[in-house]
Amino acid sequence: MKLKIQMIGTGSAFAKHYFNNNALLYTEQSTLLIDCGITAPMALHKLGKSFADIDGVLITHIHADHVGGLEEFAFQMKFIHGRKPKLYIASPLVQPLWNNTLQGGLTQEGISCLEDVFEVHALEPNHTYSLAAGMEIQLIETPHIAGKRSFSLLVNHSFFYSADMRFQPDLLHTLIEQQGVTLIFHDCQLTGKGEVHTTLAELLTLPDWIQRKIYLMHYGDERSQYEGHTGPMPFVEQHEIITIRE
Ligand SMILES: O=c1ccn([C@@H]2O[C@H](COP(=O)(O)O)[C@@H](O)[C@H]2O)c(=O)[nH]1
Ligand SMILES: [Zn+2]
Ligand SMILES: [Zn+2]
Repeated sequence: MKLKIQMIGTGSAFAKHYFNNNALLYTEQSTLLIDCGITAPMALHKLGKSFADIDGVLITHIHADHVGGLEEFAFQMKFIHGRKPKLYIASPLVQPLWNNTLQGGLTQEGISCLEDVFEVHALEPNHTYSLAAGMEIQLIETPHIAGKRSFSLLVNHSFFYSADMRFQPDLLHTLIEQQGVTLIFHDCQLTGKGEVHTTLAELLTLPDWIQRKIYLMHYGDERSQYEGHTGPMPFVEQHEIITIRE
């Protein structure tokens, strides 16, 4: 079963040249949106797509560049397209997503909880779930910001999507050497210290054979200054479709 990924945006939280770091994961029969940030509705529009093309959304953590488009997604699906999309989210984030983020905008007659607009699937970390034929996903809790729970993704036991993660070299070694990961999409902070994200400088300390498996995402507007300075790690381009499995 074929599996492909297309970033609808590759930018950092404050990037203005790039949309938020959100992705579409495609099998032949299903389309999963990975995170739905503030810019997701416009990013999909620029791709000629609408929320109606999406079967479900998976949320990695609660920051606006990852969940800020969910209100529009929910309203469009309920009132324009007339169906509930699947919402996959780590079980500890279900209540915070409603209570702290979506409740204010979505609450009205007929909508009083997440389940009124989404088919909610609470995922336990470290368990592998089949979200569609040919699409198996495991959430791995990884450090991002103190007090902010965040989850990376292991897809089909071979593709690692860091989401927003501080540098975890031991995890990267384990994923590749013991779990058979062959491709990594990694967030990459180009300037400053890696207090919240992994920096380019940190990724460049990895052995060359690991760097060769990494594509860079979640980067800032200063990207052009770093062309040719990322070792063997290419920047993922917005809208580029990359095959994970033929
Ligand atoms: O402790 C913190 C918290 C937040 N920031 C900044 O906010 C953004 C959050 O968005 P991400 O999606 O996690 O990027 C982050 O980039 C920081 O710029 C922070 O610096 N420290
Ligand atoms: Zn982010
Ligand atoms: Zn974040």
